[in-house]
Amino acid sequence: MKVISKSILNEVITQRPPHSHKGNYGKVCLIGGNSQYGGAIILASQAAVHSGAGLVSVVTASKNHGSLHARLPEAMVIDWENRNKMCEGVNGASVVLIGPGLGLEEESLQRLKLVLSLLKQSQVCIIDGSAITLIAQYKIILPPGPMYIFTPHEKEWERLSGLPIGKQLLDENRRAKKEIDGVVVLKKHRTEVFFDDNVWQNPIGTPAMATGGMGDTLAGMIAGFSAQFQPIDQAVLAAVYLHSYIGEKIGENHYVVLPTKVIEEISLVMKQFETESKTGRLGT
Ligand SMILES: NC(=O)C1=CN([C@@H]2O[C@H](COP(=O)(O)OP(=O)(O)OC[C@H]3O[C@@H](n4cnc5c(N)ncnc54)[C@H](O)[C@@H]3O)[C@@H](O)[C@H]2O)[C@@H](O)CC1
Ligand SMILES: Nc1ncnc2c1ncn2[C@@H]1O[C@H](COP(=O)(O)OP(=O)(O)O)[C@@H](O)[C@H]1O
Ligand SMILES: [Mg+2]
Repeated sequence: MKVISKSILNEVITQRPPHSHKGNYGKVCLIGGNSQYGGAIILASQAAVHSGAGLVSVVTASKNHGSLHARLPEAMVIDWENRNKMCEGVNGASVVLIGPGLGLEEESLQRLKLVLSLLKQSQVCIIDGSAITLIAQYKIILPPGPMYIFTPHEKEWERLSGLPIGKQLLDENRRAKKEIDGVVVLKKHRTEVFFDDNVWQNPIGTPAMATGGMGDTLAGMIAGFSAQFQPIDQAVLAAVYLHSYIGEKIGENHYVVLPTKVIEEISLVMKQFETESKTGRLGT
């Protein structure tokens, strides 16, 4: 297993070319936040915006629209009862994130199925929280084409892989990952990222980060990074590392690290690692 090092941040976070615009930094569509878990999708959306996604749309329960706009006026909001608008939001995105606070109701399942049916080969789809649990529970087969990134914690990985938490050893996890078409970010004290050919361990992070909403924040950061930076594998590793790096820094003088505090620091810390662009590449 390889270990992620700090240099991943310099490698991935490059200066923005002067003649660029929001369309060059990706369109992220986030789907989640039922009436119980509005906070989850707000945190994920904030994390995506603060990590630099060019345009962010949020498909969520109408109940969350006021609070989302109050916290994050940068985001566009779509009512998930409006099927046409929801389809437009997903179709127009380069990166789709589904799951934070999606819930496990029948409507949640139908929304997940609809989103999966709309995905295109060019899109990256991050699958987090309730979406992982639903896929495991209903044995949903993902349509081939898009690049999938799963972000389970150990309990969600147990549901998805069938491996009880005590049996989640490296070789067993590797075998289970082979059954899955996509990257697996297995979140825990020392998060492991499984690609087709190799596994990376995140060597940092602190139990002060064990607070509800911390994974929603990571999912939003992975979305923001995947929207802007290539190759996607590197972007995922950088997002995972940065999330814990910021958490550790805050944890040096806080007993508990709040997700909202991590979000506040993202852009500031990205600036510290920004390097000159080697390729001058621009997305569309
Ligand atoms: N503010 C909000 O609205 C929040 C909403 N959330 C949403 O709530 C839904 C349910 O997710 P939950 O994760 O709470 O519930 P789950 O039922 O999926 O899993 C939570 C349980 O898993 C166990 N567990 C074992 N190993 C773990 C590990 N390494 N990391 C985390 N948990 C571990 C814990 O005991 C925990 O009680 C998701 O859609 C999620 O996005 C949560 O993110 C919490 C915050
Ligand atoms: N003890 C710990 N050490 C390091 N990181 C932790 C620790 N506990 C939790 N985290 C991190 O916090 C996040 C928790 O994710 P998750 O359980 O999905 O949160 P939520 O769903 O509440 O947003 C993961 O990124 C995980 O690595
Ligand atoms: Mg979670």
